[in-house]
Amino acid sequence: MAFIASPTLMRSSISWQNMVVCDNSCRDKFLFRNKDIYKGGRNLQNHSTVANVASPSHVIAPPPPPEKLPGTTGGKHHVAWTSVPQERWEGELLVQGHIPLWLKGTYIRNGPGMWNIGDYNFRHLFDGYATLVGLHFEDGQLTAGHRQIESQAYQAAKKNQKICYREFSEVPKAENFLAYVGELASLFSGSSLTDNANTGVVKLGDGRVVCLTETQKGSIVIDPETLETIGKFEYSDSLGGLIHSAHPIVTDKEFLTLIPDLVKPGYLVVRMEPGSNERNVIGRVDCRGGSSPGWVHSFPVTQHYVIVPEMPLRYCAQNLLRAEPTPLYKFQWHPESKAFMHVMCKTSGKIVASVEVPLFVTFHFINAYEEEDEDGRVTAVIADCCEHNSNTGILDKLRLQNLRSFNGKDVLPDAKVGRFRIPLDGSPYGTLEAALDPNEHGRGMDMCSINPNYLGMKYRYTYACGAQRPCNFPNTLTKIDLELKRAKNWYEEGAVPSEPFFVPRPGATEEDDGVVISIISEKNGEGYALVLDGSTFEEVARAKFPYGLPYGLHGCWVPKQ
Ligand SMILES: CC(=O)/C=C/C=C(C)/C=C/C1=C(C)CCCC1(C)C
Ligand SMILES: CC(/C=C/C=O)=C\C=C\C=O
Ligand SMILES: [Fe+2]
Repeated sequence: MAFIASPTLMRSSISWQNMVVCDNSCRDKFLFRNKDIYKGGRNLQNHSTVANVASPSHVIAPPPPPEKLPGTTGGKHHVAWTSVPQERWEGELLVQGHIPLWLKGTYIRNGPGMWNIGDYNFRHLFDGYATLVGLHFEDGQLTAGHRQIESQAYQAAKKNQKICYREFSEVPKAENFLAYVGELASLFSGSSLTDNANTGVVKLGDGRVVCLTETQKGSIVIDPETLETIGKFEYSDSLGGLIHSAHPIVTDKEFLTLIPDLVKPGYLVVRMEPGSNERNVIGRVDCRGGSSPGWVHSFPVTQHYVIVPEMPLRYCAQNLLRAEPTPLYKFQWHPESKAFMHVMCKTSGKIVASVEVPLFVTFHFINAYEEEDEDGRVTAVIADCCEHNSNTGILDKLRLQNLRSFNGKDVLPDAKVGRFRIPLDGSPYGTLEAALDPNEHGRGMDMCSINPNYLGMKYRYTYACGAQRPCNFPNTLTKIDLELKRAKNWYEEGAVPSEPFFVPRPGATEEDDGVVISIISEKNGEGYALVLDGSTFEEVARAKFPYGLPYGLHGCWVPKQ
């Protein structure tokens, strides 16, 4: 075995003697695949293959590759769309290149990484049970781990070997009509909704780390060191509502989010202080179109305003009740209801602008800022998003069957950096245009990040996933210069990179002085953590995982004090 002597590696060599996970053939295969890169690790509580659960200090071998595991997809699909093979793992990775010494802390990525329960396979990317990946950086070294979030939904599914709560597209089977009536009642009370917090993760100003999704009950506190599930984040106010934006705006000073009102169509804009679990209402926006609010997966803010998007892809009461997924899941496209952008003053809750804008489809706003004239008067708000050319087809493209069946055909719909200009002079209309030629990033655009110190301010750079065509999913990392209207792209054949997450260098004065972290799932079933220089967008380091990880969505940075 090509292990280098180090305390971690000594533990690893013990691990092979204690291995209870797989037969010799897969062990040999694993050793062969990883001997140069992987340093060591702990397989903790393998849910599907380890009979005797390992105690956290007990070191056993990494799991077999996915094709050996029951309930996984037999290794036929790209590892990005293959359920994670075990519940927990942690270990040190061998770093190729140089991780900057200033990078001290933990990058945590959340996402739906387990798409089956027993033999039942989920249908949509967004249905999977939440899988966390942690990358601890210190002194140029990297320790990694992953772990499932122990939501009620996940625990119930494991226990009963079936889906027990309503996920994004999956609905538990009603055994009979009475059960169905009970289902309807429980939908209205929210008890049947999932708490599978599989979308994002944020560090609150008080240090608590919370995983989130679109349901309010899917707010789950985790330990950033161990990725352990600590418990539900209970909102202590009585604002009610069952859903909220999956992407609150979180800074050291506040937590801002939107709560859609499905009964009297509108949105509550709410704020929570660090150290508190109580949200307070800043104000309310009434919808201007349609009989239900538009989907608000995310929203942007400027220094003084909260921007509330009203997208014509609206929540749909009938679709919420359906047992089988509809083409647009819980939503419906209402072009006749038009699209609007509302601007609310953060302190007074007053609406300072509400304009009609061209139809749009977005999951993710990138940033927003206030535009000033020569005299320093604010004349407009600029809000940027990853815009899917007002085509809802992207939701269908994220079905697992589509993601798993890439055959060389270019099927990823075009997307752009959509730039809204919202005038503050009382004009009734705003504009929406591409901020740069979308060909710069291959006409793919999603999963964006910015330098967090530029939140709500005029900014120049965004990092995102773009496209090198043909493809069926964003397959590049792109650094976009919104001033020069140029993009620089990172690409490796067959790789599926996750959201490029920007971490600024402490003390930096340049906006792009920092690193970009992404996790790559490779065509050959393997995977690695990637660190790019934020300025040059060149690779500075990579570190291979013992096995490829599934795709994940959003991350956060927890600096080490
Ligand atoms: C992963 C991601 O980006 C989105 C996840 C969305 C979810 C889990 C949405 C769940 C919902 C329900 C279970 C019922 C109510 C509507 C809605 C919020 C879409
Ligand atoms: C992964 C994704 C869209 C990719 C399209 O190009 C959207 C994810 C949304 C949820 O966080
Ligand atoms: Fe998202």
